[in-house]
Amino acid sequence: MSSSPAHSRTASAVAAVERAMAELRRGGIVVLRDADGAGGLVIAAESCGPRALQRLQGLAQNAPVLVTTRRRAEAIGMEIPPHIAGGMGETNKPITIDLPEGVPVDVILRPHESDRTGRHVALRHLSRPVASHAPGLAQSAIELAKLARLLPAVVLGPLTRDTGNKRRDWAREQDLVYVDAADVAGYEETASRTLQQVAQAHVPLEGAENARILAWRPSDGGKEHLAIVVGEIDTTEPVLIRLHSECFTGDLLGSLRCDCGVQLRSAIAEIAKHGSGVLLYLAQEGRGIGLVNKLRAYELQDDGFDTIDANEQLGFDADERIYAPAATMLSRMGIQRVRLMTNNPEKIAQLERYGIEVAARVQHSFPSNGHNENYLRTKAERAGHLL
Ligand SMILES: Nc1nc2c(ncn2[C@@H]2O[C@H](COP(=O)(O)OP(=O)(O)OP(=O)(O)O)[C@@H](O)[C@H]2O)c(=O)[nH]1
Ligand SMILES: [Zn+2]
Repeated sequence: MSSSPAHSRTASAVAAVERAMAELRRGGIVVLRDADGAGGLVIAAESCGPRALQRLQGLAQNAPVLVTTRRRAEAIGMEIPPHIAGGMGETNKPITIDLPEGVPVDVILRPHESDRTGRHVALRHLSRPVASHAPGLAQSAIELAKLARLLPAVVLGPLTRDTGNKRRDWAREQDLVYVDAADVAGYEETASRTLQQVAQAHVPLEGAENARILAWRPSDGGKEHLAIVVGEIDTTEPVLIRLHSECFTGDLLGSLRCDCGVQLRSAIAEIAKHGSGVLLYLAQEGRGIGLVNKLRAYELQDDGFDTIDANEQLGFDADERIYAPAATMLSRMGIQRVRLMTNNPEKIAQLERYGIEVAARVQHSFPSNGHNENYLRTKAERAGHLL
């Protein structure tokens, strides 16, 4: 299977993005190239040290800029001129900002620190949003940072246009990781298309002793997801399903800030009571922003922001989750029609978009535990949850 050209091309695209994510996380430089041949050198703002920045400045052919999302730029008090503000539907487009001299980039976009120490104020006075010469590249750099579960803020050093594969060869000579913007854009869906079941074990659970855990992994070794299958699945009927997004704090520690722990255990109990069904345990911690960023969002919530505004203050969308992996796993298990336990209309819409029929929605809400009233209220009032 892995010898077919189409399959190996897909796998290598995913692998290239994985390498680029790792490089950004360790504070290294990534060479990014878009479909028009525009190139750029990228460092993640939050992991950018002076040495990498200096090297980027030496290699870039134009002055480096900071790129963040519009929401982050606004959160740090930037005023965005109308000609670069973007129209409707571009509420969180990338914004390019002058790289100010003498301000350390590694701290400049760390929200909680800078909010408290006034570093934003420095940035606001020293810098301003400018029109981007390569908006596709800026967009792609932000996507890459998000995939790496880093804050959506990068330093981008523009390279001149090139033709063909020259840029890739140059990156290799410089010992830099290279990635195509098209591979970044297609990463989530490509990775989900290559998901394969790699393990299956009988794991008796409290209240659901006839449970099996199936592990799924993309062909290049990317993000793994789990399917917890209870009982014998009858695919001639809509199957009772729960899509559960990983929540370390709620699932494992029993955190009362959210409702994940009770939702997880009750879903398994409900499925067991029904006789059969599947809980997909999806590796999309913190509504897809990662555990570290979720903890940063909690810090902002302690300062008075709600769960949606906190995400947006950090520069993310309110919810960054993609349910393509969920749809793939269901299809591979032969499940095309489901009864979905959820209050979240977006889960229904996305599953249907990816070809799974949602025959019914099953309410899956629980009373507040005394700590999560605001969280539940925000989900109902602002995230459109059917609570
Ligand atoms: N960013 C962020 N993520 C959170 C917060 N609280 C919980 N989460 C994450 O939200 C996800 C839980 O969502 P789910 O319960 O799967 O889904 P939902 O959108 O509430 O929809 P339901 O199916 O109705 O439960 C997990 O990934 C949690 O880690 C928060 O304050 N900020
Ligand atoms: Zn949670």
